[in-house]
Amino acid sequence: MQTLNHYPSTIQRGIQRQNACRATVLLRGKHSRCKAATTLDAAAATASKPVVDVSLAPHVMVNSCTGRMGHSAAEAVVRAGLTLVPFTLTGYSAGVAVSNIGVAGIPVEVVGKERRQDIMNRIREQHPRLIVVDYTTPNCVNDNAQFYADNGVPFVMGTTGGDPQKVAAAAEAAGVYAVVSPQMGKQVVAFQAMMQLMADSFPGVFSGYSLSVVESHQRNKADTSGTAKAVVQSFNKMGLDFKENQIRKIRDRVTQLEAMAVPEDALDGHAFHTYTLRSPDQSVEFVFKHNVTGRSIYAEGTVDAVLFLAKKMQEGAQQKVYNMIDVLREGFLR
Ligand SMILES: NC(=O)C1=CN([C@@H]2O[C@H](COP(=O)(O)OP(=O)(O)OC[C@H]3O[C@@H](n4cnc5c(N)ncnc54)[C@H](OP(=O)(O)O)[C@@H]3O)[C@@H](O)[C@H]2O)C=CC1
Ligand SMILES: O=C(O)C1=N[C@H](C(=O)O)C[C@H](O)C1
Repeated sequence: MQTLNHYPSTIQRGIQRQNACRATVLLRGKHSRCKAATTLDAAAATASKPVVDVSLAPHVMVNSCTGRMGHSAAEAVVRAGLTLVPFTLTGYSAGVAVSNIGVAGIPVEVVGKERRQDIMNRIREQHPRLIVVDYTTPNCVNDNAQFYADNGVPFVMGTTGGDPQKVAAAAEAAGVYAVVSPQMGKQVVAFQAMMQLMADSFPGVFSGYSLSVVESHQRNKADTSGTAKAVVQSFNKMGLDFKENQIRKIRDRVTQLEAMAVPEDALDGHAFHTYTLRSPDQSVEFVFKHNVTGRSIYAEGTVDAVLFLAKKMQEGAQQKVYNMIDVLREGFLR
């Protein structure tokens, strides 16, 4: 019999999580089922904001539940009382990956690329109100976006890296509804929007200033922070001349603990960003900072994005592709 060590590390994490999830379900017993069934109604009743018709609630496929962010987002989907489609894509081929992973006690079948079209055909038949959420890797983000677009499936793209313009263009060309955003944490998105507003209102206001951008993330984050890249675009409109490759990327544990003050238990999941602006004579300094530990802020924002898309689909909105600032502006904040 194969031991856990024979599986790739992300699959091992998934199996471990599956066991943890089972334990949670056993502990919660009846209450967890009640909560799942009623959360959406409760959200609709308490919120004074637009909420989708519950009878038309979307069914959500999350790719990939084997990853850290995908798993967290899938759990948030279940917590919100939405239907989680019991399939998830993986970068591995059949025979290497385990066949199932658990999300909040729901068995989710892991699907390699060779089967993805067959499974997608089945899912579309069984879940006509399908919305896909993607948290995968920079090297497959464009291929995945094209796959969803080719299948006419609306999607929320949280994956960073790759070419985000092409992601949006794929959805646009296929006429598929999509939210594309490197940042799903609503409060961080509000900060991002504030920087955009400042740039639009006061272009060139920081001319002559210098900028330093430092971002720290868990060791195996492959790309430079997509959020930092987006914020840098606003600073450049404010008069700076800062290149993406000047963003300082911290991935080593010692610097994270000692220089960035990342809590030890957040080394595997954190996003610390600091933007420092200094006047030419060094007499003025601005520091903007957003430090996040864990992933719940993004997972909950993802559900907001899903509900927002569902609403746009119900309305038959003309605009197809959105970002998280659009979601915030329409008040989709549960
Ligand atoms: N927008 C936002 O707010 C946020 C965005 N992110 C972004 O989300 C992405 C994922 O981050 P994170 O979860 O930490 O990374 P992980 O490495 O934990 O997960 C990535 C997952 O992608 C899967 N994967 C790889 N290739 C494919 C493929 N071809 N098809 C389907 N799945 C595939 C891998 O599964 P397997 O190993 O089985 O192949 C892996 O489990 C990153 O780009 C990150 O920047 C993260 C947090 C917030
Ligand atoms: O990989 C992450 O963790 C994160 N990725 C996003 C990014 O690249 O900006 C958002 C957040 O920083 C967490």
